[in-house]
Amino acid sequence: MTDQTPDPTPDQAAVLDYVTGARWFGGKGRETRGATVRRLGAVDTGPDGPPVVVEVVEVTYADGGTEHYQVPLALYTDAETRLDHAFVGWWEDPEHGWVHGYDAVHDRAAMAGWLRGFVAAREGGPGTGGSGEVGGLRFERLPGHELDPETTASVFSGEQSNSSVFFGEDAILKLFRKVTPGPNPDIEIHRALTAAGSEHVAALYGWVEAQAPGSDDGDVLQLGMLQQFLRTASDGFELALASVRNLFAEADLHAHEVGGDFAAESERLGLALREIHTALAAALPAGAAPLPPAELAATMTRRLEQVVPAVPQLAEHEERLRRVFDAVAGLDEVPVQRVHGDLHLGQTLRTALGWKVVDFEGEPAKSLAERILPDSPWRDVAGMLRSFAYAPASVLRSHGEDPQGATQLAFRAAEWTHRNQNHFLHAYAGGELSAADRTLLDAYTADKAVYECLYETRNRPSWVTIPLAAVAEIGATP
Ligand SMILES: Nc1ncnc2c1ncn2[C@@H]1O[C@H](COP(=O)(O)OP(=O)(O)O)[C@@H](O)[C@H]1O
Ligand SMILES: O=P(O)(O)O[C@H]1O[C@H](CO)[C@@H](O[C@H]2O[C@H](CO)[C@@H](O)[C@H](O)[C@H]2O)[C@H](O)[C@H]1O
Repeated sequence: MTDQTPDPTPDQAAVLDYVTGARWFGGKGRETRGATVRRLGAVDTGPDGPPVVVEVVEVTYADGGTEHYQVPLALYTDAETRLDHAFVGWWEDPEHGWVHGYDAVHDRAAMAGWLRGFVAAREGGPGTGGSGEVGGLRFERLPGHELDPETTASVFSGEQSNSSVFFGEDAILKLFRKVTPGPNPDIEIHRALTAAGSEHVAALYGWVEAQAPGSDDGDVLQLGMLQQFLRTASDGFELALASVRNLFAEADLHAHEVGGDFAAESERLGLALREIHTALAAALPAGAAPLPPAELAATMTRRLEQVVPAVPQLAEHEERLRRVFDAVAGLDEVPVQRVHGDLHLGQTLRTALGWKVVDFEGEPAKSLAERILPDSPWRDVAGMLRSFAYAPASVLRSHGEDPQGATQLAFRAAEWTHRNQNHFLHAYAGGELSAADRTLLDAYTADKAVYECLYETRNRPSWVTIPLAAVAEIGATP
């Protein structure tokens, strides 16, 4: 095929199957009614690449709601067996009849088109930024970094909420899957922190966007974000797991006595988060009044009430959780600013130059409007505290042990958790917490555990014992 912009009629049922079966599908647990596929644009892959189109799939739910997912497709007349795992469905092409549609993210020849788009989006010589329109997509590029046009694309194999592709060791492109008109917070925050010179994020290089289908008032869908590839990065959650395994291998030693002690890293993470929050408050002034505490308490309670029917094991803990949220209502105002919103160890990367934080999109299940709302920085702190509990709990799982068990291993897991939580928190706060801050932090931690109960039930049901164990302890002791 040579035509770069075919206009095929997609096989809607097959697309719905593909989208709902993907790890990045956010509507798990909701009954779907159907899918409508709309064309956003086409990507120019050059003379040797396949035709590539970018579709947005509107998923309709039985509850009346809709969501939109980005599905870029590489179209081939003949079957490409190397892409069998990424087959989405048949597309009818006016010129070639029925062709095979594959998720383009898995096809390096297709992804080369995005790199071409960014490379071309330059106004002047090396290091300049600019923008370029190709096939209905707009590529925006910030000045500073000169992209390497010779790199090849490879897909990130981790199970994620979006899809990431590396261009050699030069840049990483994250294609957002669930898309909503309006500014994407990951791009907005990376842009602000890059401009502020933050040492704790990967620099933003550019983004790609398109006009939202059916919108004539200029609504834009931000589709992807190009940023610095952190070559020396190790995943924070993996590093924490290694530290826990190291502790478990030394039966007679305490956490502070083993070589793999993580406390110094937890401390650095606390300092990094404090710097990120300070930079965010300055770069993106929230312009919002402090949150009325009663409203915050009500929001947390409402989430609990929504989660209990989906996670019935939570019901026995409901009263205690409500009390933790009610305590917030008695506070004075709650200062807010832009925050990460879904921080955990898996969103931190340890590089040779220190800790970096990724993925500023907020909780994947929330609407865009909710995800960009200013919030208390304690939400991010709470996310990290929960993660310091998750790491040993998941190692216990792999030993076949219950996170709530009373074994020696479970005792040592708790010791690891408390040690790292304390070092992180102390570094973040720079001292003791006031009673009001402690009340808020406890509530955010409980709220995060409730969220995790739902997240695990929908995505990794056998992991739900981890947040349930946490919930069982919250508010249980004075
Ligand atoms: N700039 C980067 N350099 C290297 N690896 C990265 C970079 N950004 C993210 N990653 C890796 O890709 C993974 C997915 O990124 P993330 O932004 O969390 O995507 P998602 O929204 O799909 O969860 C991260 O856990 C990390 O391992
Ligand atoms: O990284 P995402 O934005 O996709 O975040 C979602 O998935 C996370 C799991 O990958 C989930 O995090 C939970 O599990 C982690 C271990 O795998 C643990 O470190 C976190 O503390 C725990 O919350 C996250 O909640 C979810 O939004």
